[in-house]
Amino acid sequence: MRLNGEIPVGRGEEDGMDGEMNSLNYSIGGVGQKLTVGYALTSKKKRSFLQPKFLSLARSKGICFIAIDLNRPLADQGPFDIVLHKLLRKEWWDIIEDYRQKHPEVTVLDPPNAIQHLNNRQSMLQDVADLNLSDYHGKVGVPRQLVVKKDPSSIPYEVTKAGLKLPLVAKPLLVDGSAKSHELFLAYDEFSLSELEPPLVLQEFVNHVLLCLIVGGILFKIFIVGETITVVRRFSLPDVTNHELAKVDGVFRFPRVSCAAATADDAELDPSIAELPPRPLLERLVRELRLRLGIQLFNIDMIREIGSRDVFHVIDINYFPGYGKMPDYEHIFTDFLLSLVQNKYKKRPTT
Ligand SMILES: Nc1ncnc2c1ncn2[C@@H]1O[C@H](COP(=O)(O)OP(=O)(O)OP(=O)(O)O)[C@@H](O)[C@H]1O
Ligand SMILES: O=P(O)(O)O[C@H]1[C@H](O)[C@H](O)[C@H](OP(=O)(O)O)[C@@H](OP(=O)(O)O)[C@@H]1O
Ligand SMILES: [Mg+2]
Ligand SMILES: [Mg+2]
Repeated sequence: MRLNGEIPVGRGEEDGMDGEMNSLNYSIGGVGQKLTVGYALTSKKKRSFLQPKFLSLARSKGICFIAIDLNRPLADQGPFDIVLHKLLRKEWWDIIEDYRQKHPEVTVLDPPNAIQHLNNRQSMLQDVADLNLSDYHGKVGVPRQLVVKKDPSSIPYEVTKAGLKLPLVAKPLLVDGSAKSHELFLAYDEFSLSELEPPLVLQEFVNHVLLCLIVGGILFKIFIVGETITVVRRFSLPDVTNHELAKVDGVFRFPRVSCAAATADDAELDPSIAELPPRPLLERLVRELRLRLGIQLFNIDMIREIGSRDVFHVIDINYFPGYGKMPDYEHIFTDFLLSLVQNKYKKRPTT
């Protein structure tokens, strides 16, 4: 688990991808092999992930990155050892699934059906809920939530029927890497929620600040790259007090909290707030989720319940998150990519 400084990168538009070729061929460990990674990423993701320092380290280790040309059949490109992908285009899912089935020798990171599980905020947290991780160096659960597919006028009734406690966080049901899917609202009363546009998930807000701090609570972002776990601290929203709840009505759009600029790793924090979730708990959670989700590249947003030391809630899981801001991502990622092929060679029977 590392807690280093953050690497600043810019944000850009969220369109598709360009078709540039970026082929850099080198040898792995001087044994004459090269590892070819095809990538199909949004322009935004390319900018944040394929940073010069990363590309140069990868090149020195014999890893070459080739941009997949979406205007040509995938099977005619490569050959690839690994395909990395995160795109907004709907047509891509069929293309990559078909390719994966016809080319089992290629490691596709990650399988499209597994990613789709995380692209829906209803199914996203289901595995954490099913895991029922209590009494294992702490407890991990998920906030109670309700899905509203259509008809916003039924929201007040549904909220009351489900017994959800206010305030509620309203989140778009589908997450597709677009800015809109990150547009969140905090609702102080159930009636104002009818103003929002379904499909939505209404999630109970979990108070997670120990003292009444002006800056807000702390959120743990747990980055997973294969077997490697890296945790960073980010600032989150302040708690909602009962007084505020009684006084305020309406829905309010969230600012983009807990982004990389909101790093709390260097802040002077009360140790009871700053203390990371227990390592054995994280290892167990991540191991189980990797197995159940069938995914190697994701992150988990976790908060500590107010007044507790070891009760945690997972509020969000993201596929192929902003690794460019993860400390030491260059080494972690290159080592991971190399380990994938090394494991593949190890598994091959010797003749
Ligand atoms: N149930 C909750 N209780 C308390 N705070 C919450 C809750 N849900 C979200 N938040 C706060 O809102 C922020 C954004 O929520 P969330 O992570 O679900 O959105 P997102 O758009 O999926 O974010 P990301 O950029 O990580 O994908 C969180 O980092 C946290 O600070
Ligand atoms: O500031 P962070 O790294 O937490 O924000 C992430 C965000 O959580 C999403 O994972 C973004 O990915 P998309 O969903 O594909 O937009 C990341 O975007 P990126 O382009 O920077 O990788 C954010 O950084
Ligand atoms: Mg999040
Ligand atoms: Mg998210």
